[in-house]
Amino acid sequence: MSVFTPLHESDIKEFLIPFNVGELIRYSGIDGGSENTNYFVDTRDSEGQHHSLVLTLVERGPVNELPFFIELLACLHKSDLPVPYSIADRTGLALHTLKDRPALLQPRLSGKHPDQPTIGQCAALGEFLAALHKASCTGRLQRHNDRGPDWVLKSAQLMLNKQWQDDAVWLIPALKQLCDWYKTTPRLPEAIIHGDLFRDNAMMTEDKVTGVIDFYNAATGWMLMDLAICVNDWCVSLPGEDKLSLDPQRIDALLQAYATLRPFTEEEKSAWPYVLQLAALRFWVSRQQYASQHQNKAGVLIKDPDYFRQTFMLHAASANTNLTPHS
Ligand SMILES: Nc1ncnc2c1ncn2[C@@H]1O[C@H](COP(=O)(O)OP(=O)(O)OP(=O)(O)O)[C@@H](O)[C@H]1O
Ligand SMILES: N[C@@H](CCO)C(=O)O
Repeated sequence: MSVFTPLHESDIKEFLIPFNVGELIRYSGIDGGSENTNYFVDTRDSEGQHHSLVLTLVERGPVNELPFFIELLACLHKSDLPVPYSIADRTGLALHTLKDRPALLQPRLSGKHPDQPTIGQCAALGEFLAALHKASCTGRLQRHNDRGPDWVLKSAQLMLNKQWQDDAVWLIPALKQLCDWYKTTPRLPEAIIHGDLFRDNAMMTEDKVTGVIDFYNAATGWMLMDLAICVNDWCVSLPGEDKLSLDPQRIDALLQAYATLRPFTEEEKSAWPYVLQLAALRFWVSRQQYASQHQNKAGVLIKDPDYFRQTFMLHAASANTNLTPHS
């Protein structure tokens, strides 16, 4: 479900008045997505130009921090990255209100979510991530990462004491090993990271990234964490393969393409096996929390926590993985 606040034609027409996008031609609610209300909106201006747009009502999430996200996306757009920047109205205002909710108008990005990513698509993702991390805006914008390693390790410990007791035998030593590594205070280079770049937040046309959406987890963090999050979703076994496994070819393509633009430091190379674990644990925790909070609620898409339990177990078991990033 992704229309939490239904809109009528007259609501959208009125909303569009201050913008330079012309008249409404058609609109439709977007299926998929679980946080916000999204509508595709098509308009035509007085010169006959067609505009394909997305209207978002922000329903939950870090509403008070919208100015940060608007500024970040404006800056990434200036760096030529295909992101849903907020279109400003004739007075320069990007953040509007509709039905008592913050409302944003963005360009509709082309392409499809890559369900079964190819090696070429993983390489394109690597290039996109490097460009994102190197974009000049990430030097001046900062945001605290409330899903960073401290939160992950603390929350995992709480989960272990409650819902994850059945996993205690292997989980206790695995968490201890990870905590011991984290106590060495690894100094990994930081930037503004996306933090949630799963396949359903990317759009591609063949081997080209044509859009990356949903920046609401973007924050200051280890750049390596973005790579690990992507590896855990983009470079694993495809549907039909019953056992979870990593695909070294897709991982290699992603990491090599990234490192061509931003070579890894020596500390990043040795941290990689642990960051892969942290990235898996981060989503095991957040999916488990979401599943517990939304148990038996109709219309809520619960993503499977067990996928990340298995991913974490796989990484913990091969902590001396040879999937070291290339320089
Ligand atoms: N700017 C855009 N261009 C094209 N399609 C978009 C755009 N924004 C959103 N979409 C489509 O709408 C769907 C839902 O959007 P989104 O993922 O942002 O929903 P959400 O409810 O805010 O977040 P989520 O469920 O991922 O937490 C996306 O999967 C995508 O297909
Ligand atoms: N991408 C996340 C959900 C949104 O943060 C997940 O798959 O668990």
